[in-house]
Amino acid sequence: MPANLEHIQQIMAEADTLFSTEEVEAAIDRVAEQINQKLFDSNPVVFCVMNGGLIFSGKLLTKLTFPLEQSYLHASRYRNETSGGELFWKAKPEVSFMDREVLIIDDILDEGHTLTAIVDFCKRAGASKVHTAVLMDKQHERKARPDLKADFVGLYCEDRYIFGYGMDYKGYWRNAAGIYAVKGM
Ligand SMILES: O=P(O)(O)OC[C@H]1O[C@H](OP(=O)(O)OP(=O)(O)O)[C@H](O)[C@@H]1O
Ligand SMILES: Nc1nc2[nH]cnc2c(=O)[nH]1
Repeated sequence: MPANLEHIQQIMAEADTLFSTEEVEAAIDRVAEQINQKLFDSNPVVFCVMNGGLIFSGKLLTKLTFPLEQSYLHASRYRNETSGGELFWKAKPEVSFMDREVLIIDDILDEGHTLTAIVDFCKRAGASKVHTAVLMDKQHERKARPDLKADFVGLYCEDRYIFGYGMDYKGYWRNAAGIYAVKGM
């Protein structure tokens, strides 16, 4: 086995489980219920933020019971690293935002620079309202703004580097069916 994959296997073997599959699925159900109540008559465009938002978006979308359009965008400031840098657009949205309500779905609100930049972009592009949903909100004092919050939050986690349910460790383990924290990080 290549040395890199041994390291990736070791990360999983030594990781701490923060939330089980059942706990994450229950959180997704709760978020879906809240979104169904709030956005049922808003005809929104729902954007998955790739790559991390893929699994949360996919699971959440099947539980939304009202008409919506779905698309994706790809902005990253981590690029498979474990600490963030400048925001880099890999794919800008193709759907028109003009006078539309928008729901942005991402995996994690950490410092919040990514979500803030995406929300600003949507507003500048003419969205009438921008809603945000994240699976995880990481608890610490380093938010891009002190009052920064997503409108819909699945679970709150401690200030550690986490992976699973779309979130990666060096590009791996987005497929892990639970939320895990890297040992020592
Ligand atoms: O709140 P922040 O500190 O800005 O971090 C959160 C962002 O970081 C991750 O994306 P990443 O740039 O790693 O890209 P990925 O989705 O392809 O993993 C995650 O998916 C969020 O979009
Ligand atoms: N996978 C992953 N991506 C992140 N982006 C910002 N914080 C995190 C984190 O804890 N895990």
